[in-house]
Amino acid sequence: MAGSGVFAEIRDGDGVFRYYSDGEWKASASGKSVPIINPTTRSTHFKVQACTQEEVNKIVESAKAAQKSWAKTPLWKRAELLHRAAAILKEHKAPIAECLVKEIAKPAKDAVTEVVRSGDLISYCAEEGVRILGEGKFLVSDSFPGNERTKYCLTSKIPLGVVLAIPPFNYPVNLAVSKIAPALIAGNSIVLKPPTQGAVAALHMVHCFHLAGFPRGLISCVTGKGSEIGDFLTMHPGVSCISFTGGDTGVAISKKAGMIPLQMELGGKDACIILEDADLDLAAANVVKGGFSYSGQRCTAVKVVLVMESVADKLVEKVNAKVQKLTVGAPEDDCDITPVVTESSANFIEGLVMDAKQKGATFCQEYRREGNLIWPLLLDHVRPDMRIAWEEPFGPVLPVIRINSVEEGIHHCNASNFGLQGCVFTRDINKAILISDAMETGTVQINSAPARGPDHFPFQGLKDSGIGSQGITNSINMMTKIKTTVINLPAPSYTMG
Ligand SMILES: NC(=O)C1=CN([C@@H]2O[C@H](COP(=O)(O)OP(=O)(O)OC[C@H]3O[C@@H](n4cnc5c(N)ncnc54)[C@H](OP(=O)(O)O)[C@@H]3O)[C@@H](O)[C@H]2O)C=CC1
Ligand SMILES: O=C(O)[C@H](O)COP(=O)(O)O
Repeated sequence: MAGSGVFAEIRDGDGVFRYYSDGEWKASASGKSVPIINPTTRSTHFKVQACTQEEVNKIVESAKAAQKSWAKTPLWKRAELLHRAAAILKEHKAPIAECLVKEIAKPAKDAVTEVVRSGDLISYCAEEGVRILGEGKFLVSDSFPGNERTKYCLTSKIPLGVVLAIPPFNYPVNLAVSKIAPALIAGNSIVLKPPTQGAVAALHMVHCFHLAGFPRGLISCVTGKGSEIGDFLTMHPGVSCISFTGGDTGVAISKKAGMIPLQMELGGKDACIILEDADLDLAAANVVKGGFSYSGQRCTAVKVVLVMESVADKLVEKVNAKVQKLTVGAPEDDCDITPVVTESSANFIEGLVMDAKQKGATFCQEYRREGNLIWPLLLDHVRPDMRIAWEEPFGPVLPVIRINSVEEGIHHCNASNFGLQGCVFTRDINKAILISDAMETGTVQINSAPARGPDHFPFQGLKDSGIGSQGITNSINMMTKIKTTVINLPAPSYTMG
């Protein structure tokens, strides 16, 4: 059960979850807590500490100190500790998954999958880090015009310092470890600010790192509302890098942060382009999986279907048949569609739906909502003057726009201010490649729905969808800088054959 057994020490006597600083679980001097509302019951399920700015200062100070000795810890030892944390995390998947069910209404099986996937991510990262950080470069000077071979240049990758990790509510464990593990293997320390919805799952995950025996201060976890402590954290002079995943907040952070590396994975409006020659059963299955898994609350969810008019009726019919089979209800019952994360989120989704209704979209199902629970809805005949054609609902409602040419589909996709992923369904690989090249998105999937995983694939957004690239290898590289040492020889020296 959450907060019990090996996790008992992360909770105080009043049942409020502690924050993690300098290797210890602590109550905030603020005496205040932040409630975590269960999206299903809409009542407070957990509470976390509302940390103060002074507590943030202390955490950053100890993170700076711990990083100095961690950078001198052999790579293989860093990897060993990460492997240990991964094993502990997987061993305790049940209570952590339970938190995901209660805090973010993630369906029970998906919640377990998120924890297991996170353990695998940590282990892969440890292995990848040992390989790529164990290699540097050796250059000689005479390849550049005008030089003799009098200089040997050695390059290696060194840590940045303190990495601030801010994940979103929808993958509070996986998108936290996707920042923590690369930062640590590369010799950085970590300050984690988990999303409020999902904070308790994240605290349990952090405790697995604690149990693995990482040095004091190297990893800390500060809780509180992003709107209250977020700016203080992201503008903190002790922070050397920010890895953020979330919505528009990321755009604001990138404008306020200092001259430090930023990794930003933001929103998306992933388009699914379906051509006349597509396998419509495959396309329909992916539209449903891509559009409705975790009730559409994935940055990589299919968020607009752009289907050729000539096959649109057939496609819509196939999608509707599958939508009808989706189960709707509580995450504990492992339903496909569960309540969306907050009431304000449900209200926002409803606003998009009502706008589309007023402007004449065809509702393939009746619109139905109870509390935060919204039944899956396909909206056909959506036109570009409707908000849902452009905005990201982050919920189980999916617009279909009928197109008369491939160019029209590409144009709609590229007119978006987002550019995360997209997908195209066709049996013609040549057309697929041309369309993929023309789509202004970080990734295009051919004949499958958009997805971030597997977690070692590069993952990036163009335009307002982000800065930099994620994926295990790219994150490790992003969380390092290059250090060069040049050996100057008194006379040219050439290696003889
Ligand atoms: N491209 C990608 O990889 C992904 C993108 N997303 C996007 O994220 C959004 C949904 O996630 P959501 O969690 O609601 O996103 P938010 O941007 O609202 O929040 C993300 C994180 O930022 C924190 N935060 C809030 N305000 C600040 C601030 N001023 N300074 C620093 N941190 C702050 C939040 O904390 P708190 O919860 O306490 O407010 C949370 O931890 C969608 O737009 C979605 O597309 C989601 C997942 C993946
Ligand atoms: O937050 C998200 O939506 C994730 O980055 C998506 O991950 P997935 O595509 O692997 O579900």
